[in-house]
Amino acid sequence: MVLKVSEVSGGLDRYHGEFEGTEGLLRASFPNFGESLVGGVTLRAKRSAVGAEPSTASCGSTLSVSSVLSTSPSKPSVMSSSSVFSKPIPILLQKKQSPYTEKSQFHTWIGAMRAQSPPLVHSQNGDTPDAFDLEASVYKSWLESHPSALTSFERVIKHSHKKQIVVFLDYDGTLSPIVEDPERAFMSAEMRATVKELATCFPTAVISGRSRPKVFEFVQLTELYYAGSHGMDIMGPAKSSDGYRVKGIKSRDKKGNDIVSFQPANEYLPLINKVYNALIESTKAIKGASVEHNKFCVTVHFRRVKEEYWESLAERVGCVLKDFPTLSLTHGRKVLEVRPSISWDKGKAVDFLLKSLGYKDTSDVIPLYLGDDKTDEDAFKMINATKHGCSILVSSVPKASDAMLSLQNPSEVMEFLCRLVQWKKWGLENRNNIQVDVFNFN
Ligand SMILES: O=P(O)(O)OC[C@H]1O[C@H](O[C@H]2O[C@H](CO)[C@@H](O)[C@H](O)[C@H]2O)[C@H](O)[C@@H](O)[C@@H]1O
Repeated sequence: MVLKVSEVSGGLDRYHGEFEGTEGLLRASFPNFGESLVGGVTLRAKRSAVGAEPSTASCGSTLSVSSVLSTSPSKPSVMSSSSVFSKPIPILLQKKQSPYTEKSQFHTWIGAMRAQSPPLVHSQNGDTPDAFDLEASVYKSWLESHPSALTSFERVIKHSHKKQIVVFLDYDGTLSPIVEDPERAFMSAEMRATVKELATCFPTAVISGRSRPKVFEFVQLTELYYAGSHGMDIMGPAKSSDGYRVKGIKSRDKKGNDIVSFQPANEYLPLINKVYNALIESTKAIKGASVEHNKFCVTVHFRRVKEEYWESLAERVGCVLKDFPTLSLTHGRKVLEVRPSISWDKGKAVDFLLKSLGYKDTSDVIPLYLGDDKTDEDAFKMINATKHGCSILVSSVPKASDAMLSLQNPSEVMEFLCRLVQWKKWGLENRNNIQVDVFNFN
């Protein structure tokens, strides 16, 4: 089966490409794509409709064949997985109608959630070795645009001479492995010890979708700065000595340090409590569904729900949201998240923390951000906009991402953080005035 795509519009970036494949697994490659693209798209024909992982870094939508119309503009027809096209055809996404009520919207959410947590293909799961090889080769080509931060360590520290490295860490999927039960997403003692040591070398912050107290309960390190609720609940240092006035409420921590707390969505608290209760009520009939109160946002978990009920669960979330026009919906790894419609995200939280640390001029600082999920993309963009920062996606499968580099899983994250600590300690003893970019740690 061959499907050549000459143009995609309607929410997706425009691109050219060619889908090819057999019944089990289809593959798309986009030779004309730039560096930031994943270098391959995997389509799975085994699902009810053929789903595609988003193929471009900036594309938030999922190209799902069931929700795509193939048009000659005058003669639209719905494409099916058995369609065969041998010459380029323009395709157009179905027009979105009222959000939160349209079936296609639920498919989009579900497709986007799947794309955030694509399954690994293992030959022992019944897939053919060919499928396994194909997956491996797609990952290999993806690595070309998101090289491993371990093998590119030199690139990370290249510009750090006389500059301050600041480390930002996401929690779930970055410091702790993804697990079925969100209450049991513990980080290992080794990871905790590594992060503790890291914080003695560099200012270190955890930026999580969880509520701040919850993420602190997991991490248990007082030496870090924390931003919970996707950055909407920040507790950081207040170093206004350089003249920059940090927003937020100033106070002192137990050690007598000046701290600042900032909660840009404070007035939404009553509404968030209300939507939490409504979501609990409306989703309780769906086996495996759970709702997590993350203080300034609410997470609906799909991970323990059978896929055949995902649409129904998404519909219920959509129904609840109709009554809350000032809240909006985002998606992550098998979760839908309801949050205030304010212009604040993990990227803005990173910027806030850098400023409150006294780095209003980003040329003095090398911010590193490690994260695995959709909401980390805002932080990646922010980091990329700084001159020498480094954005690192944690993923063992190809994903559309703005991150510059990648690490496969929390174990590699730990290895990378250890490497940073070693490099810092080695440097303190030996570096003196030697130019740092001559060292290669690989
Ligand atoms: O920003 P993060 O720290 O990555 O938080 C994002 C969400 O993480 C958690 O959910 C994810 O991890 C769970 C435990 O491994 C997993 O069961 C779930 O499927 C993942 O999406 C957390 O429970 C959410 O509240 C956070 O928003």
